[in-house]
Amino acid sequence: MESSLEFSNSLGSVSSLPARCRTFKIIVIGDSAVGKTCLTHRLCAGEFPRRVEATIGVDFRERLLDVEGERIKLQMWDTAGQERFRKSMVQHYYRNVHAVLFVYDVTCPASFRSLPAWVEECRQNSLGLDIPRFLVGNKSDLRGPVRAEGQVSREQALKFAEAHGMTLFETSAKSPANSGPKRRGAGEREAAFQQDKVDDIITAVAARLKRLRRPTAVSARAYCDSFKVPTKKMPEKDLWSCTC
Ligand SMILES: Nc1nc2c(ncn2[C@@H]2O[C@H](COP(=O)(O)OP(=O)(O)OP(=O)(O)O)[C@@H](O)[C@H]2O)c(=O)[nH]1
Repeated sequence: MESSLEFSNSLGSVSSLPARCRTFKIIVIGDSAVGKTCLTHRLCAGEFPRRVEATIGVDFRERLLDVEGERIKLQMWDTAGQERFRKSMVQHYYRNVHAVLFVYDVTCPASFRSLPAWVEECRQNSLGLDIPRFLVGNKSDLRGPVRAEGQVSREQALKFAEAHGMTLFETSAKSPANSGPKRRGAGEREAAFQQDKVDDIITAVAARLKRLRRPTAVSARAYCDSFKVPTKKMPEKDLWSCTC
């Protein structure tokens, strides 16, 4: 008899998939308030959450995709950026990782300067350099000529990405799906930046993971059995904000 697995995450109840569906675990890391929760929500649920609170510990969301005829499941682990909410969890979420999304805020250079520390944390938790890494500069909707100073330029980010073998995306978890630069009217704020679509990230991650030959028969039950995922949130007022 085929067993049915159900567990809860921040998007509610998720039913199990047949065993042949490969599941990939992707961790999303970066400073607090760079938009990891909003981004994972947007990547998995297709929308910007109306209300967000600082993540405590770790939360996860999932997205099912068909990639060239294969059904794969991306399980995105949204980790807390604040040290006090993550330290006891670190070793758990670095287990069985298939890809990493490093997130910074393009309007917050401090969050970009923290990236080496996140890379180092990966190293300390034995994440091999063969694990695909993606660099995501979020909040590109806030980028503009007026505030060009004190922002992280695409050139800086590209340099970092190249040095660390990462694929770079600059995007906005907030801007609507169809708000690419080409669709902006003359009266609207002109895009002074190159913005990648949020879905481009999912497509790139999925395509890269699909090519992995390693068997990845990791089920959600395996994660839940070894580690109870806390979904508690803290009030929005306690969110850290960028101090740059
Ligand atoms: N303008 C804009 N705001 C965003 C974007 N993404 C997130 N935000 C805002 O940034 C704030 C922090 O977002 P979160 O997703 O909670 O950040 P986080 O990195 O998960 O924070 P921690 O849980 O503390 O690690 C919230 O007020 C969001 O509404 C974006 O693309 N554009």
